[in-house]
Amino acid sequence: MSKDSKNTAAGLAAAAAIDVDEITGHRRMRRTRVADWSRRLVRETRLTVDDLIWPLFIVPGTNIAEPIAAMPGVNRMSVDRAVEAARMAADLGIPALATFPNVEMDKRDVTGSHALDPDNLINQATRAIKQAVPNIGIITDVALDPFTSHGHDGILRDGEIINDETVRAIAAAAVHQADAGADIISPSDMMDGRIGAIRRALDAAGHQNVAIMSYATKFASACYGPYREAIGTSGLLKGDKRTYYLDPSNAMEAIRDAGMDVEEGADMLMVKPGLPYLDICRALKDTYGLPTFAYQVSGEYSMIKAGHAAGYIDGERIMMEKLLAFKRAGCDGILTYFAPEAARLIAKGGG
Ligand SMILES: NCc1[nH]cc(CCC(=O)O)c1CC(=O)O
Repeated sequence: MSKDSKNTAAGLAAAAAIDVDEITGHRRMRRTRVADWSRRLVRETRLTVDDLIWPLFIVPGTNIAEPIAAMPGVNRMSVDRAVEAARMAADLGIPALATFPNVEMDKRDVTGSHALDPDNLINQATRAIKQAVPNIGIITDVALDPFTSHGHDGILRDGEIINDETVRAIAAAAVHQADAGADIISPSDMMDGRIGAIRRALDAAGHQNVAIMSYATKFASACYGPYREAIGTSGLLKGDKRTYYLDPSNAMEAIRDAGMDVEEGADMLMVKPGLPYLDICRALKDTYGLPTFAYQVSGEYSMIKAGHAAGYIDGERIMMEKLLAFKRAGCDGILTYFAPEAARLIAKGGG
């Protein structure tokens, strides 16, 4: 018998004689997993309809619901159709909507001045939805990118995004959005000082009860592509947003950046994109204890849809698993294009 086979024989004898209780000390993790009832009993995290925020894309016109090629199942809707969608969302129990406009190209300019029009598309949508469906929360994005001719979130001069001028424009746009009835203002531009500026402007306008959900940590990500198609900025954008969005490499910087937003008066924090940044979700929740949200962005949505359509994955189960992961990572809710689909599944007892 060679030495190797002698060792093998000893290993096999040891394997046959193993006393697992001696290893685990009679502790068995599987005891609570034995049945559905016991798994339910020890479940730590649950996804409920209260966790869902539904982003809507608004276009000018009436009776329009046009598919977005890069986001199967998602439509751009005219205000009247968005009102119907809001009613459906409220009936499903979804607490809030987040609105994003796709405005006509001739309304876009270098400074994004149409963002400051009290009657622009986003403000029209807010008024109409508030009037028809008063009990659903409305979260408005105040970045300039839907209104700029270059697709950047700020005022662009000599190839540079001008921080302070952008902050003043965003604060003014936020006042108009609150006047129109927005409940939560959500700046997604990552300029420095914008939270404090928006808070001051809102308070001066008598909007003390309008909250701010900061896109506190928004990363320069490749996951936003389908969204840019949805709001019509993909063909406009030159260069990238790395001079103002966070570097995906930096977690400590993200925590410091969110800290400034907390000091400046943010009521809620958001992490964007979602799943690749669960570490940031957990860090912000543990560090600041504020209501914390994740934005499962367009690219994350479309990847699941595409994988499902190709037959590679079970899209529905993956949707629920990923939404649950945000809760486990400490999030209080998720902005997700899946909101109605997930709400229906939860209502049926699925998930
Ligand atoms: N203010 C920009 C903005 N607002 C919402 C998204 C992305 C949302 C998504 O991908 O679902 C972005 C990112 C961008 O275009 O750079």
